[in-house]
Amino acid sequence: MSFGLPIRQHLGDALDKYSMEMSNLTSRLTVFMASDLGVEQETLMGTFQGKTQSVAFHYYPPCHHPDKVIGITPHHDGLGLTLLLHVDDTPGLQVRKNGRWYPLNPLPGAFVINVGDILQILTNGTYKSAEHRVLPDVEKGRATVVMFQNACVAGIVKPLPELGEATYKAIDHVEYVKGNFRALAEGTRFVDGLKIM
Ligand SMILES: O=C(O)CCC(=O)C(=O)O
Ligand SMILES: [Fe+2]
Repeated sequence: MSFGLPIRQHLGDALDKYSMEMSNLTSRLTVFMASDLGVEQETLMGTFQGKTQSVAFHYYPPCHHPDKVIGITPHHDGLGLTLLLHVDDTPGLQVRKNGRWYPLNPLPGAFVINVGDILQILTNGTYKSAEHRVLPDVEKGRATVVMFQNACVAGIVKPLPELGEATYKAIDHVEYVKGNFRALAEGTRFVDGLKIM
């Protein structure tokens, strides 16, 4: 693809349609999550509805020295939910659990759904945002399309009151996003500073 024109003009309607489908998928997922958490569907759905989305198109070229490079450094996603589509069957995504890295191999037609730090806060820590990274493949390139769904309660990032005594401080959404980017650049986690001890 040539990048002479803004990407918006290349993708046009396809991007609008994809964005709408990802919002619909998010709403459908929140129905299951609300039932699991024991909160009203509308309450959780409302935290995502009408909020911003951002999309990333990643390409990781093949690399013959995988021990010397990293595709994406270990991080937690900072927003609400992440919907990740594998464009090919090249592996590379890994998730950390109990100090060990586990591969998340692509399944045809399946999305990888990641809980972001905001959803961790909204659910008062019931759902945990998982640390993940990408390692390059020796033989094949790898492409992914990643949609980040934002969420908040009336402009505030805070635990849903239905979920008991808050274990995170409330913060204005704009301040959250700024602080989260700053922390990411510094290699720290903004959400840790919001935890009520
Ligand atoms: O491309 C991937 O598999 C992961 C991308 C990712 O973690 C991100 O964009 O936050
Ligand atoms: Fe990520």
